[in-house]
Amino acid sequence: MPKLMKEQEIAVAEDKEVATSKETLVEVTGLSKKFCKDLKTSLWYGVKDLIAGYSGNKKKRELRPKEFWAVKDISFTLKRGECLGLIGHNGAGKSTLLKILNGLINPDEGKVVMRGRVGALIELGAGFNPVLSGRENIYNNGAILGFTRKEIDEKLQHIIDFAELEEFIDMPVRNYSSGMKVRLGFAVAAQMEPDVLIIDEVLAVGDLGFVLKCFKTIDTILPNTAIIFVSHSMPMVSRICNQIILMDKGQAKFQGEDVSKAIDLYYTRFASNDVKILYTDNNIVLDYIHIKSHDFSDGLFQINWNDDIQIELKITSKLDKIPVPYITIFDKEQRPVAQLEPFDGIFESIDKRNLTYVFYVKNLQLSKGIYNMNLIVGKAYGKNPFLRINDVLSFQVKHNLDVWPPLLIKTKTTLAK
Ligand SMILES: Nc1ncnc2c1ncn2[C@@H]1O[C@H](COP(=O)(O)OP(=O)(O)OP(=O)(O)O)[C@@H](O)[C@H]1O
Repeated sequence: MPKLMKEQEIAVAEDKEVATSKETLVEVTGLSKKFCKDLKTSLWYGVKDLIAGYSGNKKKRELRPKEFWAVKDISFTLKRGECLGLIGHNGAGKSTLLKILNGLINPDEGKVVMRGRVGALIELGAGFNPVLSGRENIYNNGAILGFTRKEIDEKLQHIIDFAELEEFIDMPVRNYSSGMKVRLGFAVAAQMEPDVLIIDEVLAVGDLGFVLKCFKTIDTILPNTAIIFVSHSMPMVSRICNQIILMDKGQAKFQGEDVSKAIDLYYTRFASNDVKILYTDNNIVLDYIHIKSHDFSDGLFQINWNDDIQIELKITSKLDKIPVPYITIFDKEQRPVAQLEPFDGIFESIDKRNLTYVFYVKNLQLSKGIYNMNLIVGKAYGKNPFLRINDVLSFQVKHNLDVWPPLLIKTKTTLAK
């Protein structure tokens, strides 16, 4: 929800002389915040700090037992027209950082300077008064952002239309669904012409139609706004961010403009060797599966982009007929990106108990990244599976280009005369 920053450490430059297109709107220096893992100890430290504060002892403290840095030494600057992505695993410190930026909590160390009007969509419902209606909340938030009643009157219908909440705008916000709260929150934050817009993962709650609409709006306002965007959706991050911080245990594990590299690093942690047998009727046992003639390291087969590969799998079968194996390749977002169709040959003279299959794939043009395979062995695809295994094999495709779309296709291109 929209909110202005506090003074002192979080200083707001109230003058709205932000007309030039590339001025710095956010300056964050050495920001750190510690928390305590246990409430009792936290309260006790709080009392001690208060007393120490009164007696003038405000020296910098190291971590005490049970304390940890939720955010540690984060610095960045953001100009108008730039979008910073904050990514990292659960508990990495992203929301804490956003809350400091939005003035909801004070940092233990460091400084934040924000220039201009700050719109934020942080926690679901935060910034809204639950007993007031949607309409009243729009006026409240507008006033906090420094708009006059007349100015808000002019924006009101836009906000209601954008949020698609016409019917419910006079209902108390506490009765809104999560999606409705996000709609209202985003509509207020984005339609109030913010100079800085802070968006947390909450967008994930909106339905697809609304999320697409939000992205259109982000595209429209980005040239005049500095955006800080937290998300677990790497396609969304790669779509809008031109700067990135990968957070890990409160620290910046990677920071810069190389968004794809940060996403790669983020995904590396998910490389899974956790083979899951989902179903077996005990007629078939998988003896092994591997990619022939390719290195295996860090739990992954290593493949260069455009390589020819051969996936070999061996099964022991009690069946009279030769079963058919199918392989589906998934990317790290668990989207299926390829289906390997098997043979349709006739195999009369082989040993039906011990079967070795080889899938030949020519010029694998999946883009750089980590992939998993699921295996189904059945009579025919999707019918009567004898065996289903997820994450049966993982591999990494290497390429020196940082490309996000699933396929990096080498094409023959000509120029027409
Ligand atoms: N008020 C608090 N008191 C104590 N610990 C807290 C508090 N708020 C957050 N934490 C802790 O700080 C760490 C960082 O939390 P934070 O919510 O910032 O992570 P995150 O990166 O946003 O995670 P997620 O992706 O799950 O939203 C976590 O270990 C969390 O338990």
